[in-house]
Amino acid sequence: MTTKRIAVLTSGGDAPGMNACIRAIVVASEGAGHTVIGFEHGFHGLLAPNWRKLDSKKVHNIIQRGGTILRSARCEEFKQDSAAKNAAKHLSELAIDAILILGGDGSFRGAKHLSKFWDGQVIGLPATIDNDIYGTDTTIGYYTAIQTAMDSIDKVRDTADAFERIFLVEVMGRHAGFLGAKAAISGAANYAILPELFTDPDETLNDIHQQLSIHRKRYGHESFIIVLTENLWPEGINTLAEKLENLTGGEVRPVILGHVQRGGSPVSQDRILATTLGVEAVRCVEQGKHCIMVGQQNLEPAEVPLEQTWETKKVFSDSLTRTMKTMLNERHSWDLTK
Ligand SMILES: Nc1ncnc2c1ncn2[C@@H]1O[C@H](COP(=O)(O)OP(=O)(O)O)[C@@H](O)[C@H]1O
Ligand SMILES: O=P(O)(O)OC[C@H]1O[C@](O)(COP(=O)(O)O)[C@@H](O)[C@@H]1O
Repeated sequence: MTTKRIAVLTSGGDAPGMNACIRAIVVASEGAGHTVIGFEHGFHGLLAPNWRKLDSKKVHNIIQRGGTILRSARCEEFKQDSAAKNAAKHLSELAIDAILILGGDGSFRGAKHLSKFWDGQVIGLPATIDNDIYGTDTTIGYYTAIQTAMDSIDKVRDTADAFERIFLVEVMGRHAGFLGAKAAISGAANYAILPELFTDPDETLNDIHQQLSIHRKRYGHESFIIVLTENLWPEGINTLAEKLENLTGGEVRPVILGHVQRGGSPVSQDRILATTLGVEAVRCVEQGKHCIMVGQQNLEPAEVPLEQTWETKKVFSDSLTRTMKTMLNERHSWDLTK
């Protein structure tokens, strides 16, 4: 087997497990005699260029660390042809055979853009807390973010119970509700306002009010927790809190979890996913694969054409929708007064 020069970079929102993936790429490559070069600060690193050689000593003891040792960035400039051409020139000068790009769908668009001007192999690895990438069941970082959001909901519940308040907990996800759904299920929230289930603000308010009334009749005047995906409520979480206070006559407190959800040591599922995908990506390089994402479907590695990852919208599975409705949003339709 001919040995290759493999580049790696992390782009877009950092995700817990990116380091575990970099480690796996380096270890798998080194074992097969390949050379690994890490570019820093996402696509900016290809433009500068800003790179360093990686070997197993440099990725020792990083599996447990959040963030990314290669740093990450959003690089608006990379959308221009001139930038991608410049990156291609640098990759050719460094005699790179393949580049592995860890990031979300935006980074994959960047990867595809690069492939128009460079004839090396371009491979994406899904890493985002949002889990909004088509073609992979989960993404690196998703499980850790769920865990963080769930832990936060557990903590919020203590005050919510003590003060008999309604709490609104805003989670990340950009425009997708995967993180919100799993945080709400695992945190046993009472209601979830997610893009995939959202119809209209008035209908949602009435729905919450109805459910709250039934909940209080059954359990007394206790806590009620609502999970909300960011960027969804038309005038933001504070307006929603005010509207709910007016409607229910009770105290409502908004909590925005924010970037806390992106940090922290990756949980085991993210470390294992990241390690598996890193090894698989190196195998794909050896097989000459090009313009694909290496993801996971039904617990097996899956290769998906890069464009498909953003052209096809990832949707809730039927079972996730059923679970959300049954356990949270449609409980008011039961006769809980008996
Ligand atoms: N259409 C595009 N063409 C070229 N590069 C892109 C394109 N879309 C996104 N990128 C690059 O990918 C980076 C990360 O994308 P972004 O959507 O911010 O995060 P993520 O990859 O996590 O979804 C952008 O800052 C930009 O450098
Ligand atoms: O850190 P920034 O640039 O404010 O971006 C926030 C966004 O990044 C995320 O945390 C992660 O999104 P990406 O992985 O797609 O970059 C989103 O959930 C959130 O909307």
